[in-house]
Amino acid sequence: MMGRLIAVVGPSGVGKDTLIRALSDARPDLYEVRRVITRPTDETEACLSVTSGEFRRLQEAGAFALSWGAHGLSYGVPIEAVERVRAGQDVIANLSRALLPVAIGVFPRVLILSLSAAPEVLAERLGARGREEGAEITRRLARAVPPMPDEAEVVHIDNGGPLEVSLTAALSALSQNDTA
Ligand SMILES: Nc1ncnc2c1ncn2[C@@H]1O[C@H](COP(=O)(O)OP(=O)(O)OP(=O)(O)O)[C@@H](O)[C@H]1O
Ligand SMILES: O=P(O)(O)OC[C@H]1O[C@H](OP(=O)(O)O)[C@H](O)[C@@H]1O
Repeated sequence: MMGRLIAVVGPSGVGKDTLIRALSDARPDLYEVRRVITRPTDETEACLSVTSGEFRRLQEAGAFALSWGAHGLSYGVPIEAVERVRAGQDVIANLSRALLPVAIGVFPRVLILSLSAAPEVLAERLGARGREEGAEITRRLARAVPPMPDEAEVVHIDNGGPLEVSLTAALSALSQNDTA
């Protein structure tokens, strides 16, 4: 059977990377996508950091299943992710909400985990994380939210509380949708 793209989406600071890490620990069978990003490496995400020129060359060479721009950065999901899904593996990735309609066209099966938390919780988490400064945090919080596409299964998870609660909800969503 086909695997699935588990697309983890939601506003900046909601905890997408944190939940992905917890899910990967709980489900070692999941393949965690290593995104290619034009941002210097930092400890918040195990991405592959590249220059804008390198990103363009990879894109032109067809290295990405998905690529998009946000927050002045370029992001790519390596083509390997589609190959794994076709081979039957579930792969999990942090995606832009704006990209979901494209992702549904590229991947044969998509399950969306849509995370939310109150604006003041997001602001506090982004401040505490310390990766961006104040003006960039304000820009991230003001980002417009496109509606969820109708064509894929969407599971809403409130990550405003303890991570363990969200992890339990996400694990349950993953196993419930497994045979859909
Ligand atoms: N349930 C939670 N409770 C408390 N803190 C959390 C929770 N989930 C995530 N955090 C913290 O919030 C901060 C933001 O989390 P994370 O980097 O995973 O968010 P993100 O959605 O991937 O953000 P971005 O889109 O900006 O990359 C981190 O410092 C993380 O430790
Ligand atoms: O607001 P939307 O379009 O949903 O998300 C845009 C981008 O924001 C986050 O970027 P980062 O991980 O903070 O660099 C997401 O990973 C996504 O790539």
